[in-house]
Amino acid sequence: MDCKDEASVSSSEVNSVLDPSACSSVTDAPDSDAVVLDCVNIENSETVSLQAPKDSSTMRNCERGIGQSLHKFTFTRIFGPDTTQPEFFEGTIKDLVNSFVMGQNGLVFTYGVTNAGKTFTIQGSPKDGGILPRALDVLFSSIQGRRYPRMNLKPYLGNDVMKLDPAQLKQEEALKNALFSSLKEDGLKTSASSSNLKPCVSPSVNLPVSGYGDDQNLFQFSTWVSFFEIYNEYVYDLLDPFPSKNQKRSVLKICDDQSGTSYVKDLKWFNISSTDEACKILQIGNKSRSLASTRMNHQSSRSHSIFTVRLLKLSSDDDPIVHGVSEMSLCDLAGSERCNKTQTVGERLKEAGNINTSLLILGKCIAALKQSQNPKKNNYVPFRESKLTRLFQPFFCGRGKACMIVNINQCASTYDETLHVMKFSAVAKQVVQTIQPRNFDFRSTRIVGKDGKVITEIDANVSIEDLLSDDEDEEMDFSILSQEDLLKKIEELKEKLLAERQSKLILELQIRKEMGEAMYQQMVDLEENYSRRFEDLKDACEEQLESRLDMYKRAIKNHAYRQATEELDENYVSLDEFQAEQEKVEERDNRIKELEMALGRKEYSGEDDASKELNVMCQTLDAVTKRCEESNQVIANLKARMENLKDEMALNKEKWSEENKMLKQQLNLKEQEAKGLQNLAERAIRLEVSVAELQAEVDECRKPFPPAEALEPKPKKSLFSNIRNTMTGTPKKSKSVAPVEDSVYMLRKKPLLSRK
Ligand SMILES: Nc1ncnc2c1ncn2[C@@H]1O[C@H](COP(=O)(O)OP(=O)(O)OP(=O)(O)O)[C@@H](O)[C@H]1O
Repeated sequence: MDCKDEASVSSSEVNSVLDPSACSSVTDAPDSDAVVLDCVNIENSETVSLQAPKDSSTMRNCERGIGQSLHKFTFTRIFGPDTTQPEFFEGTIKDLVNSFVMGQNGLVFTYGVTNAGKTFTIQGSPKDGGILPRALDVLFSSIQGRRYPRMNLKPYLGNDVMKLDPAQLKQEEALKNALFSSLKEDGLKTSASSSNLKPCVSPSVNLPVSGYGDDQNLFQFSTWVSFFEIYNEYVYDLLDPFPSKNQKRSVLKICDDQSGTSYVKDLKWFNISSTDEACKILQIGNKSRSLASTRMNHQSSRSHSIFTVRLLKLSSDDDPIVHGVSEMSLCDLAGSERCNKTQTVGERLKEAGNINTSLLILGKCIAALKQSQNPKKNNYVPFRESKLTRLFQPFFCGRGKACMIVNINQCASTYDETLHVMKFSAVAKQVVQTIQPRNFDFRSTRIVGKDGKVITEIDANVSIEDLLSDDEDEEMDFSILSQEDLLKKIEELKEKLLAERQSKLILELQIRKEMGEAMYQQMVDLEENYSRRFEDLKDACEEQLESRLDMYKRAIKNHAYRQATEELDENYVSLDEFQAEQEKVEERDNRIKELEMALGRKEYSGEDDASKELNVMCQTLDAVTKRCEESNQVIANLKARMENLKDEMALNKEKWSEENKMLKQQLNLKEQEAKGLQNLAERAIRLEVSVAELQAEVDECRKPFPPAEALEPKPKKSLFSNIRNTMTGTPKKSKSVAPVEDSVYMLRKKPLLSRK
């Protein structure tokens, strides 16, 4: 622990100290199958790393991709397994003890899995005391010579002091004697008396040197201790005489005083004058503590035990007045454990459940305190959900310093719990209280008399009436009120209860409605979301299936096609080939028949002749086979040639058909041309005829009229008439004369026709 100098730090904080002491040095631990592995590595005085062992659930989660296998944590200070008790005390709570002596409140609690060494850290062994006997040693060394010798001023309620009358004083002394005599009866030895402790108080911390200014000699101190446990969420006084078999231990209540400070009502306080006496009381209390043998620890603390020291600061008069009360509590928390791992059943299971619940609430409070440092967040801290946190509340809310000691062991078998503890403490370390811790002046201490009525009150503003009007003090100690006040209070409370119930009912209804609506909305959203996802998934599947189906179809088609072509290639034989082959086979059969017949004829001749004949036959057969092969070869060649020829033919056929087409076209053209020419020729003939007629007419006109016979003209044979004769076979006389205009037109057209 690094108990920081609070003068220089404007806030108190939960100091965390790591003490991985237990497992490596445990020799009598019942968990004999625990394996010490190198899963805890102290990197330096503030950092420790945890490597998840193979079989831990952290490692299994890590392999599934959840979380990490290596975790690092920082603490105010880390102590290794070789640390001695004095070193640990010096390095941790010594400063807190000094502050306590000077009037500040302090809380130290040890946290860790079962069997991690929490009790050992606080109490130590008979020969080597833990932090508690050492703290008391520092206290008594500090107030040496200024101890108030009487015990008539006794702690009362949360912060007050009761002045005992002589009868009460006698009773007090008797109680103390009875307590110590019970120790003698049991023959118990003190576990860690001051005589066993090595000196741990340096002269510098003695009270007169610091803290009380120049008037320190004017004060004297009275020291009181109490020891109680919280077992299954019940508070028991460990200094109560242990009841006989049939009797039950009386359960104590936790109440709040007028300042809202929780305290254990009817808790027994014993005045002590030395560390030795304190250690005896510790021993007596331990006897009543709920211990049990578990699989992990044969003396496992099944409860949270709290040893408290109250220091009354008194004036140095004979009839002193109280200047203040400071309190230091050392809490040994029950070990957190996993029930299935520790094979806890029955009563142990119930205890474990309660232990884990209260530790869980402690964790929740610490987490909420951390959150409340952020002003935007809800700062509700569930202190009232467990007895333990109710009692810790003042220390977390500025009534003093809190120091957490985290004990771990290096057993791989408890790795997961150890990791949980480390995570918890990592959160606790971040808690910084903004309320300044106060010393003796924090709240005025009142001295009350036998009946609980105030005798001296330093702060006159606070009275019982104020107490009654304080709505928040619902769990105040009503036993200090008069009967009349009590009745009044009961009536008030009844009314308050009724109103509260009504408002809670309305609130509950409202919350239920809101929750219902929110859940309905959530379900609708979920349904929508799922149906959308379902549709998407369906579409995607369908697409995938279709594409796969297509692929398979194509593959099957290709395969079938390939197979068919292969088969066709293998088995195809043309008709010609087939016929040729058949002829050959027939030929061969005939030949064989002939040979057989020849063989039959030769059978009568001698053996030599037969073998000769056989040889000849064999040769013939060989020759035939050879010929067959050759003919096969020829056939194959022919087949190939035929194929080539077929291809060529197909090509030629195509070519020919093209040419044929072109020729036909040309023929058509020529025919058209011939037709045109024929038309022309016909027209030319007609023209020539008409020219001839005209010529004849002209000639006729030039001559004097001869006798009719003499004037008869001889028919002229021209080129046109020859053509006409050849083409038509008969000369034709045109009777009509074409107009000149028309003939010109035709002549003009001729070149066009000839061009065509
Ligand atoms: N540093 C240490 N050196 C030697 N022995 C130790 C050390 N720490 C613990 N032990 C021994 O280990 C055993 C278990 O320790 P302890 O009872 O203190 O554990 P615990 O954390 O209080 O367990 P639980 O939560 O179950 O009560 C005890 O026998 C104790 O003496």
